[in-house]
Amino acid sequence: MLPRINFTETDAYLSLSEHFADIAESHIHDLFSEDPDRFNKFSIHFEEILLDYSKNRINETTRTLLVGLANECGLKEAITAMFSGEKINETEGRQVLHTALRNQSNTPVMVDGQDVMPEVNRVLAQMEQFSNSVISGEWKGHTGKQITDVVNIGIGGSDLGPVMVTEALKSYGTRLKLHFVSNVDGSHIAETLKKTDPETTLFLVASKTFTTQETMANAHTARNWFLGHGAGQKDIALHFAALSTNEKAVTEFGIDAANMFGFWDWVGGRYSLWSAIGLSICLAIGFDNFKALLGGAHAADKHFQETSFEKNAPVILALLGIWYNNFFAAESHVILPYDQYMHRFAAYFQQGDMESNGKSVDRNGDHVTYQTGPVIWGEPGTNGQHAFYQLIHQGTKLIPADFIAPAQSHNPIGQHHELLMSNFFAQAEALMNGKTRSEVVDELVKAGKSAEEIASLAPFKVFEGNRPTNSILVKKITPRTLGTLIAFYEHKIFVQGIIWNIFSFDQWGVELGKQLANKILPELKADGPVHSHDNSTNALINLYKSWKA
Ligand SMILES: O=P(O)(O)OC[C@H]1O[C@@](O)(CO)[C@@H](O)[C@@H]1O
Repeated sequence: MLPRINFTETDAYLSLSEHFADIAESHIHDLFSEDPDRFNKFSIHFEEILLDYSKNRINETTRTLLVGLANECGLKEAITAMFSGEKINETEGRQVLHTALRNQSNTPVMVDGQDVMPEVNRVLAQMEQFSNSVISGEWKGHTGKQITDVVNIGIGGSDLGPVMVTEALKSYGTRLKLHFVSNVDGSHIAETLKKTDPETTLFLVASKTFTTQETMANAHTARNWFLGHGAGQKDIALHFAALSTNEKAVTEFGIDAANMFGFWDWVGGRYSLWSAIGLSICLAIGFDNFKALLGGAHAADKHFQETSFEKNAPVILALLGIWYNNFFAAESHVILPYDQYMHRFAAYFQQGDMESNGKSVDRNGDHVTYQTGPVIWGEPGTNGQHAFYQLIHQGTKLIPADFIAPAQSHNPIGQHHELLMSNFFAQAEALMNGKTRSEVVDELVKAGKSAEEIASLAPFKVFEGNRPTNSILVKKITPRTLGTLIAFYEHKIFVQGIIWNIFSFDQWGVELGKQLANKILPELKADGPVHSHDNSTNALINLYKSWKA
């Protein structure tokens, strides 16, 4: 069982609160002036990834106290509990073992007295054999043609991870064209089916539960489309596969059990890209690259388990997040990958982080008295600079930022990468240093502005700076480095949940909306006006019914 500790009642929290009063007045720029070795003290080098967290509003005392907080909250025991298969997902009575999916050391992982690694490896072998067969063209459709297109039908954790990884690793692409359908909005599947040929398309129905409304609606539409183009029921086996834990529902849908790639309840949906849900990744980049992705994550797992907290990348990222969330009252955290291929990285961690730590009841069942999970958002650089950086630089909100960039581009065209990287370095520097009023005045004087113009303009051109950032420099975004990066963020989320004394691996909050939608659905189909809701919902539904085609 996970510890039940209210972190605001720990000695470390008290010390941090007192320390906050001192450090909050410090400017990061001055912290650098005071210590020329600051970068070395506040950076972590792991394989081909550097985490530079020196541009944060911390000093060595801050770090010591934050690590002390982690220790007082039982983080070490919690890490051991997770990796050893304790049922730390207590409200669902499940283990949390997405780490077993990438356990390339093959050390036994016991679930209910049984080592799960043989099963994990069996499914991996099935994924390898299947993806090799489809990619090589050996696997043929019902008219004897090779598969050219793969459509992954899934949502949330059955979509976001595969999308993010296949986009981030597009440079490793196979000959197959990948499509992802997630939204129940008919436009999503309609636009995809326009682009695909039923004779050469393979559908992956990705759903842990195989009950999710959106996914089942899209899967049925795909099946009807397929059968409506000259294929028979028997041909489904050549064009549909299922990625799920629910074999009964899969076979009821009409997918052959031989075409099912299973996984287990101890894999959370938002942590499932490493499982059979990653079959679309195997088809997109090849099994060997999928294996390298797993290897990167496994290396991160070992780092997380074996490294002292002050040198532990996920732990440091987590503690910095708590420092801003719970002491500086920052409400969001922005992830800024300076890599267009990584354009879905922040979106992936919107689910990963907010569905894990968007909780307000602690592990005792009591309402928390402090802030928990932040809002996660972000866009690739440099595009964000032309959208929301005004607010990050000069707004009233403190928004801690993670800047991520590869030293090597997969597309070294002209000076594009140098232009991208110059912005990557400059933005973090600007957020830290800002621009003082005297610097602004000097610039305006040099620009020939009058004293009056300077007096009126200067206030708007001052940058406070002191805005914290982490810089994550990756030698190159490869399957291995991406795997490590994703796992670092997963473990960051875990650490924060442990310290906030919440359960990070259930998601009861997604149920109410679904329940109400299931009640409304028949009302939309029935004749006549509805009266069963509040007068806003009644009015909206009735206007919809009067307007709908
Ligand atoms: O994989 P499935 O069972 O279809 O669930 C899809 C998604 O739905 C949820 O919102 C849970 O209902 C996410 O947690 C999950 O990733």
